[in-house]
Amino acid sequence: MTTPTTVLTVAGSDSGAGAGIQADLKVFAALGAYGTSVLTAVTAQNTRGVDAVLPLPPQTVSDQLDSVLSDFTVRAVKTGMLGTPAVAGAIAEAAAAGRLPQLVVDPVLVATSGHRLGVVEAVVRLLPYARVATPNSAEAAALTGAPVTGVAEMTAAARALAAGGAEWVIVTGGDVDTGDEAVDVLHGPDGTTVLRAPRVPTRHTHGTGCSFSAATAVRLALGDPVPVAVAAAKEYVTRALAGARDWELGAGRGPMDHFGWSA
Ligand SMILES: Nc1ncnc2c1ncn2[C@@H]1O[C@H](COP(=O)(O)OP(=O)(O)OP(=O)(O)O)[C@@H](O)[C@H]1O
Ligand SMILES: Cc1ncc(COP(=O)(O)O)c(N)n1
Repeated sequence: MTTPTTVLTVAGSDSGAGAGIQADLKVFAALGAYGTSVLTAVTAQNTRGVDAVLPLPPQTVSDQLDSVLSDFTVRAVKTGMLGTPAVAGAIAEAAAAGRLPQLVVDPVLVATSGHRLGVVEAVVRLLPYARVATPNSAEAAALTGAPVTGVAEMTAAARALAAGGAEWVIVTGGDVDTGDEAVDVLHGPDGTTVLRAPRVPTRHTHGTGCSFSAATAVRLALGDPVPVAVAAAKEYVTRALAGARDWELGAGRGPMDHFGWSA
């Protein structure tokens, strides 16, 4: 008998399917894990932006969590858009009860398009339970209250957020001007590491943060230590960005090549 490695995403729905729950499930499938999902909110969204958001009631989120966790042995969990502090509270309660193993918290606050998808107070509730938190530069700035525009500030933010709760923090630098490299800074019990990859020149960057955190969760579920998991996730995202580089899919910031169709 074989039990596929099972992971869970707790996130919002993106109707354009480049980010959110849909991206997470694609990443899980692409990397060989069985994906389960708990929806926190429904967004009307495409590559151009977010048109509407409907947060789900906290009880509906708890009910989904109970259904998944009572039937599947989940090896790792990632959270994305939480929607409201009340929903974050329901998820934090599950985390505090030890029900969310290997928790990867992607502190989704603002979509690439600029639409607000979450609030700092909600994310802060979950950070103490995170094995890994994956803020981008804007999220790291919002969470620490200090600007994050270069590698030194990314490092300071990663250290501050680790001191404030998460075991490991990787500040991702997709939007930081580091020339022809995309640079992320990881800080945790083993110290600080700078991860570098070639920057893919593309407008199809919708969902990079979601996909990075989802890939990290899969690798943790498969048994990788955190530094190995995030390095593998970065490689995956770089490949998926390169694959979709010349796609024409939507008029805005298009999705990535999650399955390596164009590799
Ligand atoms: N153009 C790019 N080329 C290579 N890697 C990139 C590029 N853009 C982002 N990345 C990488 O993607 C991962 C996610 O980081 P990013 O900072 O883009 O997250 P994000 O801003 O939360 O993403 P999004 O909000 O678009 O979902 C990081 O490893 C980052 O370095
Ligand atoms: C439902 C949902 N979750 C997360 C994001 C962030 O992704 P991005 O920053 O790439 O827009 C999003 N746009 N929609």
